[in-house]
Amino acid sequence: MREPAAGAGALVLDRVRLALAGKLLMDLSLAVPPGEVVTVMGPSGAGKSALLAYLCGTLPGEFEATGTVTLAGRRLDGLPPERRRVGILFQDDLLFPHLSVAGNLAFALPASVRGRAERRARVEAALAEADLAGFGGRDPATLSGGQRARVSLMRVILSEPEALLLDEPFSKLDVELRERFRRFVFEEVRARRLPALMVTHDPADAVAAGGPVVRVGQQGG
Ligand SMILES: Nc1ncnc2c1ncn2[C@@H]1O[C@H](COP(=O)(O)OP(=O)(O)OP(=O)(O)O)[C@@H](O)[C@H]1O
Repeated sequence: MREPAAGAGALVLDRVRLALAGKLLMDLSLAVPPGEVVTVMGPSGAGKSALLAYLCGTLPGEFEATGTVTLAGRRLDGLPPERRRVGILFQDDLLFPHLSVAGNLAFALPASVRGRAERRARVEAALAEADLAGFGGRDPATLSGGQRARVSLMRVILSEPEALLLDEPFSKLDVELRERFRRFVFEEVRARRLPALMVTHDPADAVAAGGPVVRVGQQGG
């Protein structure tokens, strides 16, 4: 495991209010310490994915949003997505089908990682960490679901995020794979001291995460 990112710090939401067509979806304040997972649960349509989009800076213009978000003391709201250093993992792995596994991973590396050798070394280290050493040249379509999931996590990690958002990343995996992938994700979160905010419908995800659960979508969120 690598050393924690130098900027490791809490993700703090202060009165984040999301509304759609004049209807308040949620009014949320919470703090996610580095290395911990806070789980957000609530009914379908409560605005959980919209919340993650707000944190990424990709909330569609149909929504109205206010409230401050800080990450390791840096104010995020107002910054363009590429300057936020927030990584997100979705239920679909979204690997590029036209790139090899290594190509998918290399794509995520920041431009500040210079030199072919260094970029290759980072990709190789990520493959090894995901128990996929030797798989770099493979077409993603030839990997199993669990392998693809691990590549998708390493792709996010290689982008050097300072916080991780999880939007039901386990929901499409069968029970055994889900447990294994969960362990992998939560170990990475702890080892890298990333604050993580997870949206899920599955109470077992919240139990496995071990952190607090925040409920939205009830009496105004
Ligand atoms: N681009 C958009 N434009 C307008 N409305 C949207 C848009 N995206 C989502 N919505 C609406 O915003 C509300 C919140 O959606 P969101 O996907 O955040 O809910 P959710 O809590 O994540 O639901 P689920 O648990 O089903 O994934 C829903 O009413 C949805 O229909």
